Amino acid sequence: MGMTRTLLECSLSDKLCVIQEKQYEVIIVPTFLVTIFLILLGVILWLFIREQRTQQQRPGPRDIAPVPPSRDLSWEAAGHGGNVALPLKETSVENFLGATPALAKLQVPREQLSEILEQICNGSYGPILRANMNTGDTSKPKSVILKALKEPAGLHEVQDFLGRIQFHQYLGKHKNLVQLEGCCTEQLPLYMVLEDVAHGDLLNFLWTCRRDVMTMDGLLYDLTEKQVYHIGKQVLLALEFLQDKHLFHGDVAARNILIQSDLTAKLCGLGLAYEVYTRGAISSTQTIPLKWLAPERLLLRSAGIRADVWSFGILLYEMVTLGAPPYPEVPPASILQHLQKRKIMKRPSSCTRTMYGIMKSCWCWREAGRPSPRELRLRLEVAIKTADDKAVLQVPELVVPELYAAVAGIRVESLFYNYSML
Ligand SMILES: Nc1ncnc2c1ncn2[C@@H]1O[C@H](COP(=O)(O)OP(=O)(O)OP(=O)(O)O)[C@@H](O)[C@H]1O
Repeated sequence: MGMTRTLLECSLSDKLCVIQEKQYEVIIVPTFLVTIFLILLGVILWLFIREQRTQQQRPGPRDIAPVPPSRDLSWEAAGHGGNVALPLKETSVENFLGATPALAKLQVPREQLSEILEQICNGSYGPILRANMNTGDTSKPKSVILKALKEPAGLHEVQDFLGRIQFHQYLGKHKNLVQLEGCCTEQLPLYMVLEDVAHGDLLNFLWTCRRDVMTMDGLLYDLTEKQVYHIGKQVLLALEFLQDKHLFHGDVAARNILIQSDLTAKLCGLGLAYEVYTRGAISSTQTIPLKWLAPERLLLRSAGIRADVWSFGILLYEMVTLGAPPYPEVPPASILQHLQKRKIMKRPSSCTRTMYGIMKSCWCWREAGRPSPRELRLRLEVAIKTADDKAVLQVPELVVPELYAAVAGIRVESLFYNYSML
């Protein structure tokens, strides 16, 4: 022990002297340890803050849904594709448009978009239009879909719109997702150019199957159990693709599936998947019809791909009933209370027990109790082998879209229907 002793004020005649002992270790060692501890703490804190910052700035996807759906981060804080988040005040829309080199390769010269053929509907960002695009061969213009950004648009809306185009680019190609063809974003008006899935959405297809229509433009308006599985399987492939990218769709429903004449199904309405991509969660449920949502979404808890699996069960119900609104006897606003009583939809008369078994597995209250998209697809692949390919599904009652919208809890304007015009 390093101890020093000091004799304090003693004379030779003193019998008793005060000796001061200095134990340096008692002072130095703890001080040293505390200093080391503080330095280590500082380093750990610094590393933690640095990691947080890099996570916020990373442009790619993050693990889904760690935050509740109501959490709302600012667009800039979320990184949002990395290179398009500019401070609002420092730039005008025009300057900003010139500063998005990430989209340069996707630009379609405006003069190639020869004529607007029709407005399909009003999408979440603005009008959705069908147009002809010149491909070089003037005798064969190609029909495309233009999603336009409504004007006037603020910088935030422009940023968001460009971010969505980049998101499509990031997703890349998948047979069962609507394909991005390009964009026109170097000046206003802004367009996202998508492949045209000409037969429109599955809900309209299902409604038309109720009618006496046989075929239209090569599409046969008859649906068998086997075809229900066939369409379902394609939707699940699209969900698996999103899941591989740590995303989920958020609004799986017949109205968000487009159909080609060979019954190829393509998932559209990727607006919420984009929110998951940028924010890690869906920020609100206000515009999403409640009857398709899993309990955790209705309870505003964090959600993931298994919430899509719940909605997939509702989609099977939609297909097998040829587009009936889910839970017809339950008002949309009461759906949560209904589910909290552990009530699910009864088996529709047109639905086999096998298919109802699959639906019920999707409607397990606990997320972990539901199958993954892949497990579900494998079940569908087994079921398809013995499914009926002859009996055509039939529902005699025709749909009144306004009534449907009220029962389903959907804004009627958001339903694109050419159904009533047939
Ligand atoms: N590529 C397409 N081909 C044919 N019709 C399409 C296409 N894309 C969209 N539509 C039509 O427009 C409707 C709305 O599309 P979609 O849900 O993708 O747009 P949105 O309202 O902008 O949604 P989101 O913000 O979720 O992307 C579809 O139901 C469909 O009728």
